[in-house]
Amino acid sequence: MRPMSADEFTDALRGLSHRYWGTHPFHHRMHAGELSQPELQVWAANRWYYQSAIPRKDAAIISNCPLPEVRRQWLPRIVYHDGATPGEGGMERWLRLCEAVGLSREEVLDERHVAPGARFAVDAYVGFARTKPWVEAVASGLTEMFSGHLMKARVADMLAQYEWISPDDLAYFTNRIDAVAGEGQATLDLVIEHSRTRAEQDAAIAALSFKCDVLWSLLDAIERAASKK
Ligand SMILES: O=C(O)c1cc(C(=O)O)c2c(n1)C(=O)C(=O)c1cc(C(=O)O)[nH]c1-2
Repeated sequence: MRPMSADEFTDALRGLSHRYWGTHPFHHRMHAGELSQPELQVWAANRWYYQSAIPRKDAAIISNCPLPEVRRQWLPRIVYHDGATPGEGGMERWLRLCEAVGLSREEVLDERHVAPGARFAVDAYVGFARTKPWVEAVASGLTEMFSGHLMKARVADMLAQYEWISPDDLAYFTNRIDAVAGEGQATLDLVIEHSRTRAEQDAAIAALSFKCDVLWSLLDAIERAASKK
């Protein structure tokens, strides 16, 4: 089969947006202000496990990629999450969000609240990046194309709905919104450039579909754990 044009390929990738976790019932409840503080704690502690896996996922992509220009482009993502020095970076901002919802650092870092399904989903994402061709692992991160809109809505809705949450508590998201605006397009360009055959393009679409399943399953596990609170 002939390869898709860049526009057709982009449309096929963007066409998966309906599978994105933005439409998950747990996110609907979060944005509508319907979650209790214990339910938000379950969400924050389990998403911590996702946040903490992202740099390991990105390191796996780098370790599988033979192209210096791609490795150079990808490296800042690890520093973004880990921070250039202790006490900085995305993971630190996520921990502050955890504290804002009433969790201690200790109970987040020892992962006592991480649900089995959440661990399974996140570990599958890291395993995918370790074992698949690097361009497919990069393509799996294209959920970020869909995340900017969702995170903007999350900040506005959470501030409107939960009066005990302050703008500072949501610094993780406000910072991330700016980061994904640039990263999303750069990632898409990279995937288009390095997926030339129809088989490679189809593999990239399948990778993004897989990632939608990872995020959906993560939130299913969170929803189930939260329902016991
Ligand atoms: O809050 C969200 O809805 C959301 C979604 C996603 C995503 O779509 O994968 C990421 C993030 N946040 C995020 O904060 C983040 O650092 C991140 C990294 C990645 C990735 O696959 O490399 N996705 C996401």
